[in-house]
Amino acid sequence: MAYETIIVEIEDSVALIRLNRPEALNALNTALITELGHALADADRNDKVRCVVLTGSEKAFAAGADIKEMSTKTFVDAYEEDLFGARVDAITRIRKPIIAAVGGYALGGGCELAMICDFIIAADTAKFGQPEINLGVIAGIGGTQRLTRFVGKSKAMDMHLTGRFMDAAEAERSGLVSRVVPAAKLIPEAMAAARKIAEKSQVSVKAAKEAVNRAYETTMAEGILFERRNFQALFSTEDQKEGMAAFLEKREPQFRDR
Ligand SMILES: CC(C)=CC(=O)SCCNC(=O)CCNC(=O)[C@H](O)C(C)(C)COP(=O)(O)OP(=O)(O)OC[C@H]1O[C@@H](n2cnc3c(N)ncnc32)[C@H](O)[C@@H]1OP(=O)(O)O
Repeated sequence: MAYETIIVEIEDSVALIRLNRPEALNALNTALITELGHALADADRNDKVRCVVLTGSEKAFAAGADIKEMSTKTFVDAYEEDLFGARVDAITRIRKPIIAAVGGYALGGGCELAMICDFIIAADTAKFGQPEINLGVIAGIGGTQRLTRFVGKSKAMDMHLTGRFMDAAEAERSGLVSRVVPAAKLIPEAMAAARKIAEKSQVSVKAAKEAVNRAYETTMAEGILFERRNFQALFSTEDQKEGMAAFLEKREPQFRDR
């Protein structure tokens, strides 16, 4: 499918999706959010895709929701169109892993979009922030909830109340990103991580994603039970037999996603 605000390339079982509104630092307008939703849903359905990398430009992953588009909306407009509701919720239901490769600004909705992904690899140029407070609003794509779970209450409050930016080193120290790499290596590193995930049994990849996400939604006891049942269920797969046999026979596993 041809898109206007994103570019999709599929290589080695990985879909690389680039946000592509350079004139507005990839600000998330309706067209971009809609097209991103379609592209992710397509990737989720496409048997040739086993992992997704989502990225922006060198200057900006995304500088937030589109302020121009939002500026004249009333409460009724926002409510009636369910601003950043269903379209964003659909992204959280993608079952294949999504890695955010963040270079430059990831602000407001941009930071929130990165946090919706399964993990974040940051360039050393990355700057994260929730500056909505400067616009007389607050985060609206889950930032108050997700950032707090990533970095704890004190730092999340600091970010949301002062609107200050966090650099890549602070983001790594705080647990917001999984690793920081030189800007020139951002896409190669993210693609290598994605290819590594693509080699695994997709049944266990999906089960792992679901179980880790469950940690955010439930009690420890329920989460442990969810993990245990899914761990036990994976013994019904051919890939469990193959993975363990390959280890014992000192060879690489040949997973068939069965
Ligand atoms: C999700 C919810 C509920 C809310 C949000 O996300 S609200 C948005 C939060 N984000 C921000 O407040 C950041 C806004 N942008 C900036 O502060 C700056 O653009 C910057 C610090 C990221 C970069 O500054 P710089 O001087 O390098 O570049 P600009 O000249 O300011 O930007 C270039 C070009 O992009 C347009 N732009 C940037 N961000 C947005 C945005 N969020 N929405 C719409 N347009 C944006 C900016 O207006 C400029 O366009 P023009 O050349 O046409 O002026």
